[in-house]
Order: sequence, then C-alpha cells, then structure tokens
Amino acid sequence: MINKEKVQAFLKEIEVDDLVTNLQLMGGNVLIDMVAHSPAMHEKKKLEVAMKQAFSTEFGDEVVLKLKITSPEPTQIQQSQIKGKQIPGITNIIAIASGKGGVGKSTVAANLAVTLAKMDFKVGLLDADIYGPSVPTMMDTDGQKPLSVEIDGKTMMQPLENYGVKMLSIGYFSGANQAVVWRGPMASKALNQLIRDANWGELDFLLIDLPPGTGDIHLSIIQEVPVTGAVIVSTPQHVALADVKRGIAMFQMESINIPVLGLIENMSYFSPEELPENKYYIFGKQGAQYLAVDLNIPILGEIPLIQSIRESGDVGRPAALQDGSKIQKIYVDVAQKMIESLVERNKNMPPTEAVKITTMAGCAPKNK
Ligand SMILES: Nc1ncnc2c1ncn2[C@@H]1O[C@H](COP(=O)(O)OP(=O)(O)OP(=O)(O)O)[C@@H](O)[C@H]1O
Repeated sequence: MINKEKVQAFLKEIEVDDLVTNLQLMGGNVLIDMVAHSPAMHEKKKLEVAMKQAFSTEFGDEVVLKLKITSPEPTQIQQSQIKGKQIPGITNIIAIASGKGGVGKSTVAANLAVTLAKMDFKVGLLDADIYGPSVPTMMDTDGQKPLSVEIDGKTMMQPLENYGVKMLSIGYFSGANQAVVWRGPMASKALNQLIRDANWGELDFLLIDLPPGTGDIHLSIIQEVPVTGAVIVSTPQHVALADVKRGIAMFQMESINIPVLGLIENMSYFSPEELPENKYYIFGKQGAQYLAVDLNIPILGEIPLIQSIRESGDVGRPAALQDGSKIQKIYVDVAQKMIESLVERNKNMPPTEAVKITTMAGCAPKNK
C-alpha cells in the first residue's frame, strides 16, 4: 500500500527530494509541488516527463501523480549558476567532446588521462557520459564503489584511482540503471555533485568525458562547471565533421565562450598489426585536419585505428600505457600539444593558477 514514507524514500532515491516543496497523498493521488532547476520551458517539461515515467515504473497504476512544477526564484537561479567559480585544488578542467557518438571520445579521454599521469601531472577523469559510462570498463574499475570520506566535517566521495588517475563515473552508482529519460534533467545536478562533492585533492587536470553530441545536457554541464578549455574528438569522415562544426559552435557561443584547445583526429587511418608501416585511409584522408585548419583550431594529433587500442580498452588497460609503443608516443605528442594550446590560452587570461603548468609543459613520460 502506498504511503507518504514510500514516496519520500523514492524521491530521495531518484535524487529529486530537494526540489520538492510540497507532498500530499489523497487516496491514490500523489500531489507533488516541485521547483525546476531552470525557468526554461523545456527543462520543466523534461522534469515532468521524467517524473511521470519514474513513478509509473515504480508504482504502476497504484498511484495517480499530480505534479505542479514552478520556476526557481531568481536567487535560486543565481546559486545554481556557478560557472567560473573555481574549484579549490583543481587547476585546469578540460572537457573532451565529440559532435557524434562512437568516434572514440572515451577511449581518447582515458588514454590522454593515463598519458598525463605518466608525465607526472596530477590527473582526474570524470565520466560524464551518462548515456553510456565507459570509464569503469576502460580503466578497470568495473563494479567498484567510491567510498565516503569526512573532509572538514563534510561527507565527500573519494574518487577511485588506477594508473595514477583519480576517477568518478555515474557508472559507479546504483542509479546508473535508471531509465535514460530520467537522467537528462538530473544530469547536471548529479555531475555537479561528482565534481564538487568529491575529494579530488590537488589536480593539474580534470578531464571530463562529456556525453556525445551537443544537447541541452552539454549546455547545462558546461555552464555550471568552470571549464578551462575543450578538446574535440572526430573521425576524418564527412558525416562526423558536420557534427564537429556544431560541437565547436556550441563552445564558441557567446554565453558559453569556452576556448577550443584543439581537435584530435581519431581512427585517422588503419594500420594492421603485422604491417605497421601501412596506412589505409578507410574513413577518408585528414578530413578532420582540413576542418581544423578551416576553423582555425589547432590540430592536436592523429590517432590510428589499431586493433590493440580496442582490445586494451576492453580489458581496462589503455593502450598508451604500453611503454615504448607507437601509440604511447602518439599520445605523448597529443598531450604536449594540448598543453601548449592551454598555455597559449592562459596567456590571454588574467593570471590564475592555470598559468602554473607553463613550467611543466613538454616534460617526458615516466616509466611507471
Ligand atoms: N583508435 C582506435 N582504434 C581502434 N579502436 C578504437 C579506436 N578508438 C576507439 N576505438 C574503439 O571504438 C569503440 C568506441 O569508442 P568509444 O567508446 O571511446 O567512443 P565514444 O565516442 O566515447 O562513444 P560514445 O558515443 O559511447 O560516447 C570502442 O570499442 C573503442 O575501443
């Protein structure tokens, strides 16, 4: 039998309890008043759809949900607009984005993270790909759960750590199995918690593996997190390039204005294991690189399509960890170019903590 406690517990489980201002039960009717995260019409609509879906999945026909969703007060909006507010200890936040799914964005993020860690930077990796979190698998932390720690009287999440990289992913939490529709409106709130309520400690770089595409979720994430710069991943293929343009335009929107540090062309050519010098341009030659020149964006490197990259991703040990390998060398070059681009970007900024990395740019990886 439905009762108020059950509904309250469910609201907590789906992490909307703090949006609820009033909850009443009348027979089978559940009356809920809520405040949306943003006054935008589509945000309210999304919240409504997600709530209805969640309630019907949980309680079936047992209840009739009567929702009233209002806009936040201006003061509440200001509190959630925290763009630019530095996160103590985190020097550079880099968003890894792609215009399109499946281009290898998560693979690039994982390899870049381990490469930077080998170069002796302090690195964090946040898997914000709510549609298909892959960091747990790619970094061999599947099934693990971040612990809670008490820091200055506040309970915080302790990121997991592997290969010298600290990481958090929605995939580590049980809510990850909730319906995808549900995750949309909650995404930026949940991710904000993963960034701000976690004990990251001192980080030179926090890489954020964004979901593929350029939707509302991206906008809310990048508006709420003080991103230093974005790195775009694309294949050389024509269809992917149109999406890349959209992705870049998103970061360059006036209200967003996040510098694009450069473009990484993934799956640039295929090289068979037994003939590593042979290059087959199966997705077209240098398509992403021409686009980067056109758009006046630095090219950070081209990464071949190699079987061992896929295999090492699947077994949770990024290929760039293979000492002395071609792929490791490529990733070191990419990391150095990204740092150069970041240094260039920081020159145009007021002196901040971010400038510190100029002293470390170009250093070689260590054998760990
Ligand atoms: N350079 C590469 N060589 C071989 N396989 C690759 C390469 N880059 C990525 N892959 C493989 O392609 C698949 C998709 O990669 P990945 O999951 O990183 O893409 P994504 O862009 O993050 O996808 P999503 O749309 O899920 O976010 C994975 O199986 C990965 O191992």
